[in-house]
Amino acid sequence: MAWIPIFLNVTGKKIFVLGSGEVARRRAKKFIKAGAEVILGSNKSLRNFNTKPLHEMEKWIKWADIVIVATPDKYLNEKATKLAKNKLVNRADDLIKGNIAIPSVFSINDIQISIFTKGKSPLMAKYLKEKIKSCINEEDVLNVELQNYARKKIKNLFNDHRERKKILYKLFNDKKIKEYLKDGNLEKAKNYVDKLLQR
Ligand SMILES: C[C@@]1(CC(=O)O)C2=NC(=C\c3[nH]c(c(CCC(=O)O)c3CC(=O)O)Cc3[nH]c(c(CC(=O)O)c3CCC(=O)O)/C=C3\N/C(=C\2)[C@@H](CCC(=O)O)[C@]3(C)CC(=O)O)/[C@H]1CCC(=O)O
Ligand SMILES: NC(=O)c1ccc[n+]([C@@H]2O[C@H](COP(=O)([O-])OP(=O)(O)OC[C@H]3O[C@@H](n4cnc5c(N)ncnc54)[C@H](O)[C@@H]3O)[C@@H](O)[C@H]2O)c1
Repeated sequence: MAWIPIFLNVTGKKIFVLGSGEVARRRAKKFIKAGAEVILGSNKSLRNFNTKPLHEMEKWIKWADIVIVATPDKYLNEKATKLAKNKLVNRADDLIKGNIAIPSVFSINDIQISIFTKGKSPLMAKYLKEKIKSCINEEDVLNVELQNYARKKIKNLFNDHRERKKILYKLFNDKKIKEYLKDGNLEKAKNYVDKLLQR
């Protein structure tokens, strides 16, 4: 399997996006929102984006940690990919010519889910996103919070990670906790965990 999913912290990372069309702007917004420093390469200057003219492309590709190639111009896209050498490159026009893919994503609180079809069908990735969304309920979201709470607590109480794992599975399978979370009562579940851990 050539592609593996990775969650990348892009805070402060430098991103060069080649293009100024719909896809380039969509990509740029995604990275800006996540805290990256984004420069768009285009002869059109766009409001709300930091754009640089194309004759400076080489300089900005050198500057970047990640290069996103998103114009319909195959020749230009190839040129940018060559200049990027061994950098991380996303090709919006031809997946396999790059080495990172932008998947379809959704988040519910801190649960992030990405769907990728290896370039076969972005439409299906978008559709499956909605289908998977409907499988995750409030109880799951609260259980993430509860597990986080319990993990932090037991980190100080038990040195052995196998022991910690056992406890977390026990809490996950506990009937009472399930009931509390089903009722949306995270605080009660937390208090119950406190009591169990005191024993
Ligand atoms: C997930 C999402 C993220 C995003 O873009 O933000 C995304 N495409 C989305 C939508 C979408 N894209 C396209 C359609 C029209 C219907 C269709 O073609 O299916 C729709 C649907 C719509 O717009 O409604 C057309 C299209 N897309 C690519 C090509 C080039 C090619 O295939 O050659 C063409 C043909 C252009 C043409 O015909 O010329 C390529 C890629 N698009 C990818 C991601 C990567 C593969 C992901 C995967 O394999 O799962 C990859 C490889 C590039 C990459 O990694 O950057 C986003 C959904 C956002 C959401 O979830 O809401
Ligand atoms: N990844 C995806 O989700 C996805 C979706 C649709 C299309 N695509 C692909 O991404 C590419 C861009 O699609 P789009 O919808 O953003 O296109 P678009 O038509 O919206 O935008 C094209 C933009 O690219 C710029 N451009 C065109 N030729 C250029 C050149 N020679 N030099 C510099 N800039 C140039 C133009 O300024 C124009 O604004 C296409 O190859 C398309 O097949 C990808």
